[in-house]
Amino acid sequence: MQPTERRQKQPVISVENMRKTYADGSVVAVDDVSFEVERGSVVGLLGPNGAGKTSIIKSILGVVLPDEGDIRVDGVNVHEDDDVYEKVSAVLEGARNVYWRLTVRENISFFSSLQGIDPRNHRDEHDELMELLNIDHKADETVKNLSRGMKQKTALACALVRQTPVLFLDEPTLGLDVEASHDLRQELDRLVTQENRTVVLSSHDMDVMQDLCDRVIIIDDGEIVTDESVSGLVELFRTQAYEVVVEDDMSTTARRTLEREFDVAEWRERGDWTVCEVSMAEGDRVHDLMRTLEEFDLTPRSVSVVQPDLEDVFLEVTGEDETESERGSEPADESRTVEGRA
Ligand SMILES: Nc1ncnc2c1ncn2[C@@H]1O[C@H](COP(=O)(O)OP(=O)(O)OP(=O)(O)O)[C@@H](O)[C@H]1O
Repeated sequence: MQPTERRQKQPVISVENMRKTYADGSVVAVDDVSFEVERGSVVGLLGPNGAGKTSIIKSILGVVLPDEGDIRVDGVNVHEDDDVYEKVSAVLEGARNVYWRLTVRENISFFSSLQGIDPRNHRDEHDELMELLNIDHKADETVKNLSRGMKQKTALACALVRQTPVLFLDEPTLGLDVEASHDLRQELDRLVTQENRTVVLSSHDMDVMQDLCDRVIIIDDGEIVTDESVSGLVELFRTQAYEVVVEDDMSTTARRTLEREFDVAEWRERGDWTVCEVSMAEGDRVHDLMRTLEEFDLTPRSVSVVQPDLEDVFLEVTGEDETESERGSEPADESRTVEGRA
């Protein structure tokens, strides 16, 4: 089932006028942010480094206290009611939410027992979960001895076993191989469509975001700059970009004329061909483009529409290169505390 086909229901998360500052108010991390997340949906939080995503997620998890605002999960005020722990589970980047000195199975049993469940009665389900994530052969291994991907899978298993209505996942596919990443996506889709659970994702992997999310909230500089369905976003930013391939090398005069008369986004060489990417709001300007090429005796080999994807939208909205952003955020520092991340 496509994310857009999922049923939209009443909000399970509600954030109203949230503001979060640090350093005695001199750093405004989140500025008057409001949004709701419908039950049974997958919502992505996207933004460049330092945009405020972690501050928002940590506030919803009840880990940090915002300066202002009202945050509710499943009707519970996260800063006034301890029950929030039963409402939300989170997978933290770097598997910081599991106990590295316990084995995989011990971790799963522990997190399952937090829900008031006797893990001894659910051994089969735990086995199935480990099988699903392909960590069953490591069930009795201490987490600290596992590879990064295996640690990540253990963290996921511990979050999934808690069966909370809301699941936060920070970079859930980081360190997973292609097959495990595919299985995880399927499992998340099942949780949402069949169990009506709600997933909030934060990831720099645009494919994962586009594939899984019903809706994406893009944060920049502590504010929401876009809050739209993925399909709506891509449609909204359909810039009518055309890729024109010309067989010959183009003269400087021809290039300059095109650049003057059209919005040329990019020039590329492809073998002996010149590829020009042009953005235009009105499709009928394509004829003007053809005429200009004719004036320079240039015959286009092909003209095709470039379909925008979520990454294009992100770049357009924030002016950021998310892949650069990702490189900049790589912590490589296992010592950061849970409080230091969402
Ligand atoms: N404990 C803190 N003390 C001071 N400033 C902080 C603290 N935590 C975050 N900030 C600042 O608040 C702003 C938002 O940070 P936040 O971690 O929420 O952003 P982010 O979008 O999650 O970034 P990233 O993608 O890099 O994790 C940044 O300017 C950051 O430097």
